[in-house]
Amino acid sequence: MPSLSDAFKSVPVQCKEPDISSMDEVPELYLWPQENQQALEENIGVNIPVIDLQHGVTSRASAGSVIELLRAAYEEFGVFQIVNHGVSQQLLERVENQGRRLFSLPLDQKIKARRSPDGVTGYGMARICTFFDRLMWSEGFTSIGSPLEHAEKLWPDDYQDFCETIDEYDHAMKDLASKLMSLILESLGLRQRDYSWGGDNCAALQMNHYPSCPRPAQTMGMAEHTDSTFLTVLYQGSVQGLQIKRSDGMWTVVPAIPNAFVVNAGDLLQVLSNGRYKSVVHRAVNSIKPRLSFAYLWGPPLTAVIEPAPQLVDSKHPLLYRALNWNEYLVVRAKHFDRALEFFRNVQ
Ligand SMILES: O=C(O)CCC(=O)C(=O)O
Ligand SMILES: [Fe+2]
Repeated sequence: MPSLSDAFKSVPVQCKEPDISSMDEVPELYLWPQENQQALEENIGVNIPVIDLQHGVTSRASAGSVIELLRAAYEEFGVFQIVNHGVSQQLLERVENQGRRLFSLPLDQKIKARRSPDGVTGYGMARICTFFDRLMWSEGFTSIGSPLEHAEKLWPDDYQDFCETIDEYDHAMKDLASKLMSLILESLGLRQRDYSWGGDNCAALQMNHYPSCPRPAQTMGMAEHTDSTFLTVLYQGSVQGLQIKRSDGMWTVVPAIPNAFVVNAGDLLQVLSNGRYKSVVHRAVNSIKPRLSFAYLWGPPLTAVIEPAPQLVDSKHPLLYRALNWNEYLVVRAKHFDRALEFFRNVQ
């Protein structure tokens, strides 16, 4: 049975670890062309929906309105935010503190837990860095399940707090992601029982740090991309930075709401929904303030067959994709990045 870590073995990536936390000047390689920094004034009046999950998840009585809001949000934007999701503020604060603790270590220490070129977990620059000729003003740490293997290298005598917090968060995210998936399936008129896949769903936790940047308007925190998941549950704390690209090509800010999560539709949801919910193109920009974000990247068991739901295919909605599994999708994606879905287009 392949694991999430195996999917990237075929396309090794060597990104130079950034040493940007201590820089007062922005080196040339971190300066992005100006067309990337399109002004955002045009966004005013565009509101990414915020859904209150309190009743939606726990009581059938009010689920209808949550489902309708969710459907409208995914049809228009491919993203929504949730509040009253059941994850405690205290846990979010603990995760943020551990994130701060990790990224404030000296680079020499952080690279002891560096991601190997053919690996997924550990410390380093976002894997997508190889697809761009400029460097991103950010650093990251990825874990799949327990982060113990890396935490022991970061803090040989003091890794327990980190591991306990990340384990707890991982469990909370796992529960939340599967509840969200149930709501998404319902919003598409699909039955939950057809999508249990008889195995554990796979997921990774991606912690991102965007250090304070002296020239935020000329740099890029994380370049535009879609997530290769079913859905991504993102906590962006109190510093704004996430933007989504709308279907008209304009960038829109996703406001930082205290204790809210952003829920992105990913590439696999685009496949399963036969293109009805498009995976959202997004990026993160820098600011003078340091910023942390935590992306829980959630998908199916790696070898489960994912295909457009037959109920969503008819003469007006022809079959857009052939069947695939997450493992083969990740392999193609690691090589072809934003063109990966094209390789799975259904050809009549
Ligand atoms: O930091 C953010 O807001 C976005 C992070 C992200 O898109 C990712 O980790 O995939
Ligand atoms: Fe992302």
